[in-house]
Amino acid sequence: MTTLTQHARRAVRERMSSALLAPLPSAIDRRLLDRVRQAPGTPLAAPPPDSGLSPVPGDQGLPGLGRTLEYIRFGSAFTRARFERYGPVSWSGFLGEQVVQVAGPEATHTVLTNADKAFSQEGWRFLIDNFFHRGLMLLDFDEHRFHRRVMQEAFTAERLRGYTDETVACVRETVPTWRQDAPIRLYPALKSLTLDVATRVFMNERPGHEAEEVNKAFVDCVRAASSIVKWDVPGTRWHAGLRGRRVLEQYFRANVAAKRASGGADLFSALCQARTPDGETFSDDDVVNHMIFLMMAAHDTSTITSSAVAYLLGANPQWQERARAESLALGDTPPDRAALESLDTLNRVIKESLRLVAPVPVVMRRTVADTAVCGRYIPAGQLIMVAGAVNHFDPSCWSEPDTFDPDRFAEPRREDKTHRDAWLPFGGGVHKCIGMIFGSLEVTAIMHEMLRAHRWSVDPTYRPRWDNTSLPVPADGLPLRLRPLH
Ligand code: HEM
Repeated sequence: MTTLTQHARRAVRERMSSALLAPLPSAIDRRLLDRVRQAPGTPLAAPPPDSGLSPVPGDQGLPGLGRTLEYIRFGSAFTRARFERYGPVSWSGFLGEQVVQVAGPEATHTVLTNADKAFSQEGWRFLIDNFFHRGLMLLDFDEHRFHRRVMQEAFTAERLRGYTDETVACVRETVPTWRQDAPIRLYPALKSLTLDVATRVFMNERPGHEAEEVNKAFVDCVRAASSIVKWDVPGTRWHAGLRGRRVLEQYFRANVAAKRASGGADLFSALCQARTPDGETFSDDDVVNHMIFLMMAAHDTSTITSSAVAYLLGANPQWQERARAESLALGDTPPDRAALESLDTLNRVIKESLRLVAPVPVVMRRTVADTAVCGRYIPAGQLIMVAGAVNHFDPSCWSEPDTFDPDRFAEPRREDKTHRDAWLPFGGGVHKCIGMIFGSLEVTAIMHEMLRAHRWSVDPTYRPRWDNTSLPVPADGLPLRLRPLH
């Protein structure tokens, strides 16, 4: 019965998502985006007299919903269209509020460096605090600095070596077993793999009843965080997410004492043992909150990146062969961090993929004081969306920005160095991703094993459609046909 209900709910959800993302002739999509480019602009808030500042231009879109549906359908194509229409700072209706979009290298730099401390993480708390309460990304200013300093102790070179070895072992057990006799949906396969990696590397758990319970609770939290219906009513995603959060809290709290005593090499133990040179440590509550957030931060982002890299290698077989040659040349020894980082072609492909399909295309803030960006006045209390992925297509930084061209990251071209904020997949400023190195190593390890075990291609006419309801995921699960190497 439960399974039937679950199937029915999933079908409704998938149908809603399919309705919003239904493939339409490209001329219609172009026309929908042109409507964004041609919207009549109105000012957001009047700047103080004599300030020399201009108001933020923009438009509401639909009453209430604003431009939420266009964002879900078009993602970065939508934020780029806003940038073309209004420039680096603009506003629109979004999830029942007005949001100011900040895009382009200069404007994103102002917000991310946050010199006047006007931008807080309240923009994230507004969206996900119920499920990821007091995760590092949701903390602000002095408190954030303290927690970041302690957490850094769980990401030292020595710690990363242990996480990488475990990741490689887990990936090597799974990737070669993917079937080659029928098409597979790669995205769910990768999601299950990165969840296994997180369970093993972060908690040193092996598959079993408890690991399954934790994984389910965690998936419920992630789903709930992108739920449009925010009512705690049985049967809703929100309700399941709140239950999931309680299960995760109980699990981590029940294990924290044993982890403190264990001296283990997993991330959970590392957070328990973390101590700065000044003797600062995490409380049990801190460890619980950070673990729940870290699982989310690490899991979805790596899955999306691996999916996008697999698609791009499938669509560009010459690059797949080039990357494979380097992977095969490494031999059968499980690669360590240095070996993974020596795979030049694959690493460039991953960087190019992070540019074209940024897994975190926007980061959220809220102003805590009146401020200005690029001469536009923004009042206190304003929700802000920093659309870093727009920078990834800025023609002043990148040649032919819509073309897949991994060598743009090679010397002497290094187009990513044309501006400090040209390439922002991991964000910038004090909240820049703390898992950047581990996340990159995990994706490299997955793709390395895929290249060693399988050859794949995608139909030349196939274009993945990305569902931007939360982070961008392939709406059709990314169907692929894996074949043997020989
Ligand atoms: C390809 C993989 C990843 C991408 C693209 C990515 C992207 C990002 C971005 C854009 C931010 C900045 C958020 C902001 O400014 O508000 C961020 C923050 C963060 N990420 Fe990642 N991430 C990835 C993997 C990981 C992994 C593997 C971990 C943990 C093991 C992780 C942990 C975090 C944490 C804790 C923060 C908050 C940092 C802070 O506020 O100081 N991420 N990530």
